Amino acid sequence: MASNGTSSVADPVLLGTTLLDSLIPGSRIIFHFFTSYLKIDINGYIQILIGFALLTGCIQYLHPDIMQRIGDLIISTAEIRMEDEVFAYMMYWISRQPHMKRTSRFLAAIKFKHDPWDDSDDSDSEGEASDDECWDESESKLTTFDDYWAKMMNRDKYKAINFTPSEGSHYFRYRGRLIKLRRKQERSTSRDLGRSERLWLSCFGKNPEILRQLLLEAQKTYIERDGNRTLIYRARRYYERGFHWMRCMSRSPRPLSSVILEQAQKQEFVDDMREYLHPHTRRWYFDRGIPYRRGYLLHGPPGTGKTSLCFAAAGLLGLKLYLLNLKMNGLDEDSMCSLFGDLPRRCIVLLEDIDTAGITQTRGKTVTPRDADDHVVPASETESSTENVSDDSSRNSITLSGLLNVIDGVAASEGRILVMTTNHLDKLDPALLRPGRVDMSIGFGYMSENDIKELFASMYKLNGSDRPCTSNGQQQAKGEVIPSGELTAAEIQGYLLNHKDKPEAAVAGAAKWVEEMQKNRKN
Ligand SMILES: Nc1ncnc2c1ncn2[C@@H]1O[C@H](COP(=O)(O)OP(=O)(O)OP(=O)(O)O)[C@@H](O)[C@H]1O
Repeated sequence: MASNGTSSVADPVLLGTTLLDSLIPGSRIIFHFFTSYLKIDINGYIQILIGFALLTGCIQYLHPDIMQRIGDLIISTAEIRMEDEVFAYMMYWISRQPHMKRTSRFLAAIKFKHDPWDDSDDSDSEGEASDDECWDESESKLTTFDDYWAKMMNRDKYKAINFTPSEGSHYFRYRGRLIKLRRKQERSTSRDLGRSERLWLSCFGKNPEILRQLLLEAQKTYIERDGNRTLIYRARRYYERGFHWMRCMSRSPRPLSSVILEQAQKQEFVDDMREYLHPHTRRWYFDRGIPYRRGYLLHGPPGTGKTSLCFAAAGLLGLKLYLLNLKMNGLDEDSMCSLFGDLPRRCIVLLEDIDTAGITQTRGKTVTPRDADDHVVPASETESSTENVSDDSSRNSITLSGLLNVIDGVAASEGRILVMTTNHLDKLDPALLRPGRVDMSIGFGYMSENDIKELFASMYKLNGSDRPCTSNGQQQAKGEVIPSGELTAAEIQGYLLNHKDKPEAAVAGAAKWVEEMQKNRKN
């Protein structure tokens, strides 16, 4: 049949391609390309293609999620949310993969300490010399400070850059399998809530084993680089998904010996934690139906070593440290409950300066509701009874009753160690201090003569030099010049820092410094 040009609509081939083009946009051009340039006749397939397109269209119309279900049958996907630590594992792992160097679309951003996937020191960056490496005493030309400083300043000009896959889809091979990584930012309407992100990892096949292997490898890589460092987490508000724990830094463990406190007290504190963490103790608690928790209160003037002791204990026991600021904007009892519920089985939670959190006043007439077993009943179940809270906590969204609920509540994770610190023991409500909430209290005070000597010895031994910096006689002198029971460790440390390599000068100037301190105190 030859076309006479009178009625192109009547041409079944043209009709077919037009219809196909409306169902699958662009198909007409492809059809034209095949017939005109490649001289392949695909007229016979048009009806089949139209039928297929119509069928797919109908299925999608009748069951909009059917394509998703078909996709689920042949594709496995893992979803990873930013507020979860797995996000950090994945971002850290992917940013160190060779295929990241070949990807054409990536996000290049200055490395920030708060990047959850990379809180290592700047000097840990690939190919960069560490601060210590820049100071090489064996090389004669690097022995002066000016040389060292020039090198450091030059290095610091080039801020470390993190390369991570940009938003959208990326493909790479892992153990011979094709993996798709999709990254998407979720933008909040509120500025305060910050940004949030999600990742999806997909592979062909219903078996997601390869994704699990990849995620486990990412986790291993991430955890192994921490070594024995103390990991510190902080509560942070995430977009519209409330508060979550966010890893904020890792630090070399602080030696317990560097915290000046009566040896017996330090030992008792650490031994008590060890005893609590022992599996027998755990069983003992469970057998008797006692909630498996332990609480400590460290009290004393500012700068006497409360936080330092907590850090040292976390380092010694290899526990992660979770810091929670009770004055955080938007933090309420519910979010605290959920934060405590998200704690790992073994960790230390540090609530610092609880006296300043607006929960210091007594509960007045308020009676904390309890069940028959003397457990605090969650506030949600007792709204009417907690309405008349008479403390000044109305200024703060965390009330004393709320805090007690969280500490004892059913949601509070078993196995955690709670450490609270305060500068004003006298301001705390006795309810907060009762056994079960606070099982051991340690008082910190001003430095005694022996403490001063110990701090002095510790400072001049720990300053990176192995040579003994001073004689016993000088230590003796140091202990006697500074009056016992008047100054905090932080104050004395501050003074000694001004004479880091000169213990003799520190001793010589101590009397004058003490005099100034005493004068300042009187004013
Ligand atoms: N007992 C101590 N032994 C060794 N160093 C100490 C001691 N007390 C304080 N310091 C030093 O003083 C600084 C502040 O110490 P730290 O934060 O532990 O005090 P704090 O009691 O927790 O203070 P605050 O009540 O203000 O939180 C740190 O640099 C720490 O090294």
